[in-house]
Amino acid sequence: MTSIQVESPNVRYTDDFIESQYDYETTEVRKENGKLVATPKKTRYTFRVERKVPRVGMMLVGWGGNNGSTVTAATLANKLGLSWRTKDGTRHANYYGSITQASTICLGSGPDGDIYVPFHDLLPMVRPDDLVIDGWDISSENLADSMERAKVLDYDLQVQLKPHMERLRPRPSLYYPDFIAANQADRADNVLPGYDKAEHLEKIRRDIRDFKVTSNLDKVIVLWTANTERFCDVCPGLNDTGDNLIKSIERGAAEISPSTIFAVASILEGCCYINGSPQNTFVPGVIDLAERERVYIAGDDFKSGQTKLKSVLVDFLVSAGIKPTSIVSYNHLGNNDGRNLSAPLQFRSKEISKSNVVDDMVASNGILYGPEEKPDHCVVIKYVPYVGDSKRAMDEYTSEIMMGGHNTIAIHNTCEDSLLASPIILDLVILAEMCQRIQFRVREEQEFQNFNAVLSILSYLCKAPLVPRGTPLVNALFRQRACIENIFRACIGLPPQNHMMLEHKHEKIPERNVIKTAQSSMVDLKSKVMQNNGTMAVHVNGSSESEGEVSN
Ligand SMILES: NC(=O)c1ccc[n+]([C@@H]2O[C@H](COP(=O)([O-])OP(=O)(O)OC[C@H]3O[C@@H](n4cnc5c(N)ncnc54)[C@H](O)[C@@H]3O)[C@@H](O)[C@H]2O)c1
Ligand SMILES: O=P([O-])([O-])O[C@@H]1[C@@H](O)[C@H](O)[C@@H](O)[C@H](O)[C@@H]1O
Repeated sequence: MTSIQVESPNVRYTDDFIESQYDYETTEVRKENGKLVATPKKTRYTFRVERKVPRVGMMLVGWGGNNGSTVTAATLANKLGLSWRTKDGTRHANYYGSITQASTICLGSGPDGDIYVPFHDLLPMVRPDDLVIDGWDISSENLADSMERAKVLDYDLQVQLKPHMERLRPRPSLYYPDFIAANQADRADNVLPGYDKAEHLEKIRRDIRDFKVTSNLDKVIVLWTANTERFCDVCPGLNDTGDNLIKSIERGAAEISPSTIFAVASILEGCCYINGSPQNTFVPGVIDLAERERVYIAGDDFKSGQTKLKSVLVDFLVSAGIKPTSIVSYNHLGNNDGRNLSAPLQFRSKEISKSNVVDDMVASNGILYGPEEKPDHCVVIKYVPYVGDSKRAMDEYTSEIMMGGHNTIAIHNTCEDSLLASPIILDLVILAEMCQRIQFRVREEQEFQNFNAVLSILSYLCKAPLVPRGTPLVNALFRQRACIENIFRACIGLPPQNHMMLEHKHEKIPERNVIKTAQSSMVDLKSKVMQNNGTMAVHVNGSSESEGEVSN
């Protein structure tokens, strides 16, 4: 754990809060007489972060699935510090694939060069090992049997985890067959009786309250990692407002899906709700309810593999002035997710969320693309039982390059799908909970406010990010990551990373900016961190006029 102390007149630490005065600098552009007028703007924000890390419960809908059982197994294995034998040698539990647990950020730089710290040390975040996990599934299998059914984790690890997992059992859930593939019926032996949707809503609410009390939790976050549902109709009077949605549930309207009922139950219990699947859970009525109750919602559809790569590749090509003209994304997999997606309506939900990811990047370059012009974009998903959770993704990107040339990039990407999704589930919950402890006020406002109920800061983790009405939708992966990092940096009074490195571009580079060779500086740095037991003080002169002098 690297303890970071920011020394600045703009940052104040109390026992309960970190408070920072932050100048948010933007550029306002207006069109005037056929030209663009750009005006730099500076807006003073005051951020306040609660320092106490609460005891958090994570309730998974679809707990017995590949993702649900795998993320539970992974947190247990890390908590217990497990290692296991494989044919390739001994493996140790880790959280690779999680930006909060396995990525770093550049805190700043000094005589020894850039200093990188773990992402989770930027603000006081929940540790995944400390999450208390519960959930629901229409399948009654305990979590050890679910882990075995998933065929994701090595057998020697499963043997060690079995005694801990077999006592975990999913709560009975809602099963409305019309919303998921008919091939899921054979696992639906753990369902709430009848079709009284109002009673189902109340039962889910009771489950949440029960979990919170029996596990002595400060808060619960609910996350959907159950099967992909078909899209539901959005109709005036049905689900267009919070009140109409509640009334529709009370009268048992057929078009209200299980995922929407879970979302309503979570919101009414004051719990953040996250949608890891592509269906349109967040009908306008859910958003209206979340805004009214000031409860966070986030989604849709974990951005884990093929689409995550697409949101990097297309960003690279378009920002390099290269014109993608054809993108074909094929994949096959053999897990139960793939089985559910083999049904047309469920595939359609996934096809939509996988297809829209390029729109903002294409729209950003009017040199390459005309007003309505887009690359051909085809998404194919096939179910091949033999390969199980080991998803095979094959992509072909064809682009136009200079003077009539073409560039074709072909990619083959194989992975255990659930081992890509599990760290994303943890990041979604950890970052959503962190956002619940951040408030801010703008300029002279007296009252602190929350983020908007639609937590768009989590876009990095979603294929089809949900954003507040009328706000920009960003899919480019590194812009999304920088958004999280720079907002968290602002919370401790640090400027955003701008990568200018001007201090190293002077005609005469000042001696203090000369960085020792990488080799020696890394050795020094490690020894320095060891000497300080992992503690580094960061001294930042707060006034923007004074020269930024950083010393560790
Ligand atoms: N890499 C990934 O694995 C990845 C990436 C993005 C999105 N997703 C989405 O995450 C979801 C889960 O993926 P998975 O591989 O774990 O699938 P899975 O089929 O293994 O697990 C889904 C679980 O949900 C249960 N379920 C279905 N309807 C339910 C209901 N109404 N209430 C409670 N439980 C219910 C099923 O019994 C099953 O155990 C899918 O929607 C998938 O599209 C997965
Ligand atoms: O995240 P990603 O790799 O682009 O998309 C994946 C799909 O390719 C896969 O078929 C599906 O089963 C997963 O749920 C996931 O949505």
